[in-house]
Amino acid sequence: MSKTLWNRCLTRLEDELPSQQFNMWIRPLQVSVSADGAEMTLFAPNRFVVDWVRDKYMERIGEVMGEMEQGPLPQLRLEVGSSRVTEIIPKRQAPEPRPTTAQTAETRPAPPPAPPSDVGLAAKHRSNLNTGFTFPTFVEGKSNRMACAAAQQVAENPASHGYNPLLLYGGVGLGKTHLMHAVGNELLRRNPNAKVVYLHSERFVADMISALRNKTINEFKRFYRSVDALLIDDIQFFAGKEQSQEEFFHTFNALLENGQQIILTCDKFPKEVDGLEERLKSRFGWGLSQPLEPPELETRVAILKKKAEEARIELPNDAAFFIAQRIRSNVRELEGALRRVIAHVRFTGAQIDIGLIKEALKDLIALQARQISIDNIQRTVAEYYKIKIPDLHSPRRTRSVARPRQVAMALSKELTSHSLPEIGASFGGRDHTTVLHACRKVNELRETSPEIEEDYQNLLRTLTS
Ligand SMILES: Nc1ncnc2c1ncn2[C@@H]1O[C@H](COP(=O)(O)OP(=O)(O)OP(=O)(O)O)[C@@H](O)[C@H]1O
Repeated sequence: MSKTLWNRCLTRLEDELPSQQFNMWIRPLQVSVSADGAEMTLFAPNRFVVDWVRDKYMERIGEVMGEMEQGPLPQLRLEVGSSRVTEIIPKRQAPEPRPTTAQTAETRPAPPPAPPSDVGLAAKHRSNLNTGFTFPTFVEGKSNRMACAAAQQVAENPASHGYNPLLLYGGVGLGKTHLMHAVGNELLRRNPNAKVVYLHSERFVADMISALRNKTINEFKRFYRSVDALLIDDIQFFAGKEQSQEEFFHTFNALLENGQQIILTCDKFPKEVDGLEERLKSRFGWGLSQPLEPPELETRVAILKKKAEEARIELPNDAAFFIAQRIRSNVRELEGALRRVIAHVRFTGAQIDIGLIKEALKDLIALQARQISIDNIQRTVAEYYKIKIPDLHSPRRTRSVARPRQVAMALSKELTSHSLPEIGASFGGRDHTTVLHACRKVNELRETSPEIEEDYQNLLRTLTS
């Protein structure tokens, strides 16, 4: 009886919650009910999910149960583990019916393959994971927390319902490949015999073409369908390559049907990739899609500190902040900047300080300074808030201009190397304490008001991309 109650509760939660949230946190819960029906335990795959569900959803789950059940409610518990009676939660209204094995020979589970003889490329790529890309070396922050949690879930419970495929998407150099390898490495750590195959989508295409040419396409198919986890990077490169998409489509279906894990990365949300077939786009959405955003300042600092530690270099906090404030677009560039600083240290034998960093990164900093001026910030902010540039210089204190002015000052402090008095002077001759106050106020508001935080992030993105 209580299990039916849980199913009804799930249906309601699926209606209420954004599907990503439902798939990520609620769908994986398994239920077990005590013999007398007095106790219901929800099992989550790990501690992280327990904490998250307890914080964000437990109260609502209790309310929904109360609304659904007239009689006494079972005592609800939440813990890490797995119920012996696992509930398979039916996914409602899958975007397209999955093909059955009867529909096409392509989707039929392949017999265990002999090691491919001349599927040379594929064979060479077996488990070619970068062993440095692990969870411990990945720095978590607001911008990647959900993606990282999803990746951890997959590593702990591969091919579980709702997480297959796992799709990580976002701009260049934000850690998609790193996270994907981290899952692969963790799968292998837990099961050294697992067959984890990573490859770039262009490699898949090249392997397929060569298999067609060498008439080894059947081995090719068998090989890819025999893996425990298939990790394919940058699927946007499938765009416009119809035959590869066709082959990938069948591989994809076969793996999903057999309960093998698929992890994909893409430089944007796949629905936005031109030249990708609709049926593929729709299948990519069957599991869990998580975005990676550019890291915010604190995460950039933490990444720099971690990379410096890995290189056994002492990077003082002020130096890390100095770099992170200037290199904002992505982690790869951040790493590049740090590498230059480290090379400079090794070359000169000097200690790392702001002076050394300025010297090591002088062309990068000059480039930034040219691109982002206070004028540019004022123009962008005025346009964003639909006010006039002179309003930013004027003494007017009405909220509609005072807030954008404070935001523009804070951005000027963060993005340029102008001093507080210089910034004040550019905003109608204001005092440096006014600028300081504006920066503090904006920082405070970014913590408390999601709206201001969103405005700030939008402006940062416009100014730095
Ligand atoms: N959060 C992070 N913590 C530690 N290192 C990171 C993080 N994010 C990215 N990196 C590092 O930044 C570099 C670029 O990351 P990665 O190759 O995963 O980016 P990507 O999103 O796959 O980019 P692309 O689309 O260009 O392939 C890697 O060296 C990776 O280790």
